[in-house]
Amino acid sequence: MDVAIKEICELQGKIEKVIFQKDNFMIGVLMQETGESMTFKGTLIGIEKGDEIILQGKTIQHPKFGQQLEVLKWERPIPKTRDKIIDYLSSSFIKGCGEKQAKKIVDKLGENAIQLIMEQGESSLKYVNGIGDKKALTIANSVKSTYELQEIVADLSNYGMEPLSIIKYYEKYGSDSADRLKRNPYELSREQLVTFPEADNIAERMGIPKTSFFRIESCVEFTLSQLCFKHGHCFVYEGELMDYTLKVLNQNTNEKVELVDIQNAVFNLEEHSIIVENQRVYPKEFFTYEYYLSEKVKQILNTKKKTVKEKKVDTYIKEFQLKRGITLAEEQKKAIKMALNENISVLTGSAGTGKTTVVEAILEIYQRFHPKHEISLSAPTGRASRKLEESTGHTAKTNHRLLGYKQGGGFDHDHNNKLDHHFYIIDEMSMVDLQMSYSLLRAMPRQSKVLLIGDIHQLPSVNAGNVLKDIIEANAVPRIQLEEIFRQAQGSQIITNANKVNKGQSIELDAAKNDMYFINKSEESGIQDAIIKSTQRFRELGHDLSDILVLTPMKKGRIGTYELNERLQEVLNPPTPAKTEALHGKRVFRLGDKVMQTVNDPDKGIYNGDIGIITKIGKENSEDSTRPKDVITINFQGKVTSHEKSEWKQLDLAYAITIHKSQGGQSPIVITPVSKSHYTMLKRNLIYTGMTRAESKLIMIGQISALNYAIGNNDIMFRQTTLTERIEGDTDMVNFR
Ligand SMILES: Nc1ncnc2c1ncn2[C@@H]1O[C@H](COP(=O)(O)OP(=O)(O)OP(=O)(O)O)[C@@H](O)[C@H]1O
Repeated sequence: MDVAIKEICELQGKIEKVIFQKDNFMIGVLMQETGESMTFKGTLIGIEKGDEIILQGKTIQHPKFGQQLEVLKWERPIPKTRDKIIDYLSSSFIKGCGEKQAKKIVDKLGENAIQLIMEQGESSLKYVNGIGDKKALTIANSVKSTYELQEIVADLSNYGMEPLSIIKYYEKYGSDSADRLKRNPYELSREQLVTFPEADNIAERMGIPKTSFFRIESCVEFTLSQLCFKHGHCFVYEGELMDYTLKVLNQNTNEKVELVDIQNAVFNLEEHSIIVENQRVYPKEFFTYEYYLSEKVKQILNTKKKTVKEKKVDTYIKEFQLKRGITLAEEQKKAIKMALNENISVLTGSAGTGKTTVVEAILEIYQRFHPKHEISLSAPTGRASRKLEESTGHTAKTNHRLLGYKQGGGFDHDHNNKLDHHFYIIDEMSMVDLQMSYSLLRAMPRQSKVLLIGDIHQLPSVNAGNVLKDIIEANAVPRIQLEEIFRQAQGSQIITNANKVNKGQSIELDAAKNDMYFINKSEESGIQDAIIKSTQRFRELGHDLSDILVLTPMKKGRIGTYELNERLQEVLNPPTPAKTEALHGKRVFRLGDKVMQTVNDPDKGIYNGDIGIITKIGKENSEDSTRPKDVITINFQGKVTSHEKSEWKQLDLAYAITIHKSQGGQSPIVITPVSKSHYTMLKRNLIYTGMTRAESKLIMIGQISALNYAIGNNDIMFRQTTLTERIEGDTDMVNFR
């Protein structure tokens, strides 16, 4: 849209209204000190309605909305009047200071309070009543960093650096940030705050030559992490890495980099951020994870075994069978004995082969041998751990919670602060990546007993590594694969067909049974309509919203999660005057919506992939602010949590979710498209994973030819890892705790 640029100007005033806000982009109205108001738009960080601010920018004439200020720079003026100082000190910007304390500070320091705090730090607050040393330090640091950061952002944004990346960098490097980034802007890429091409653009504006060794080193690191991320690899072969890096560096430039420059960069980076071993190049952290994980597995294997009496186990197994009214298969009994006798072992098997039943027996029998021992049950997702807890009756946690996930990264439990259980049972191991496996194993005491459970036919972990498969392939680790399928004995077509898919066979449907259907539709629009109709039909039949889940391989497109969620929200939870709504960007969250949490939030006790229903949208008072805040309240299967505006970006509508996200959970009714338009995703393990999420009804909609293509496509991307050979190799106990 054409807009006429008028002139650059500076305006000072108070944010009167926020019209639109997404991430750090804001459209709002500034009430100037002159009494005139002006609409503005731009990137403003940590600014809220009511804040005092100076805006610098271009006034433009928008054809529809009239005169506006396009913000180029913003600055928070140092407040000088008593009321403004109190407002500022008690705003959410300053940590540790409420309104009462803010008043006391102004009473003591007067109208120069902010200046004094900036100049003298925490000592300026020494004699303020009720503010101890610790609080004084928190307040002083908060005040200082607001203004220091403001200057650094203004300085560095001249080179095209985004304020948000500067802020994150500043959080780590503090006052040195500007100097460091002016010397080497590629640090932003090393810290993963921007991509290499973005850092390259910034460097170009700063006049840094294309042959700079900062650039070459940064590109080696970026290429390595990109290749590992894309394929789930733990390493890349040296030759491939160099060729790829050379291509990226010499794209669109006449200043050519030579192969020898890259060889030098690899040499310089070695031991710092990468490890080279037998012409394989690892990001340093991946090498570390593989190395320590394999050493820990060997250490546990080499610890003296504490076996149990076979006769007693047989008696206990008989008692378990009697109680459950089932006869365990021989392989199930072997699995029980393996887990009881071996220090570390693996139990695998496809859907419905009785893995959970074996876990129940193990729990019961182990407790009879060791009544005082602590057993830990865990799984990668909230949903998987809840399912495990429900079926075993034993407390189960997410792996993150077991380790004590700290907001901002890291765990409470590690090799210095070990966990204190005797037996660790970890389910859904196919989803657990290399880093998490390392963190779990390292936090276990040396004498631990470990049982890893999973189905290798499911999708592998999202992040690098193929730990379950690698451990199974290491001959040293005892393992049992359950083959007999029990769930089909109960007449389920879903499990029978899922296991057919797994073996590369076509599905067979019996019209007399009503748990699985395939609806033929050739076009995406027809598939979308059929998904909506099926969902509505289940609702009309009285099924709860939380019992129905649409699973799709992709996010984009007509039958991707974005569009399906919009349409499903429209028909399943349409707007009414009684339903409150919250707007986040273009997305509407409505009372009654089904939503998913997309990041781990251990403080709230909810995890990436947890699904809940919005039970309230409205304003709530909060401890750290004098103004009521907009809050969405969600019921995650009994756990009720409040989400402030800044946390809404962590929420997605969850009428439809991707098959990847659905792993580790199940739903009574699953509806899933199978379409040729998802060609790149049509793989056997994806279809199998989606099908096995359905507990009692599975509706597949699309082309049977697409389904058969997927069944025939067992071309699973090979992940380059060296965990198996490390476990099988000699133990290297040097430097290992
Ligand atoms: N030996 C057995 N005899 C009869 N029924 C069994 C036997 N073992 C398991 N089952 C039953 O088979 C069904 C599937 O078992 P279970 O849930 O233990 O399998 P699973 O491998 O954990 O499945 P999934 O991976 O799909 O959750 C359950 O209803 C269980 O009670």
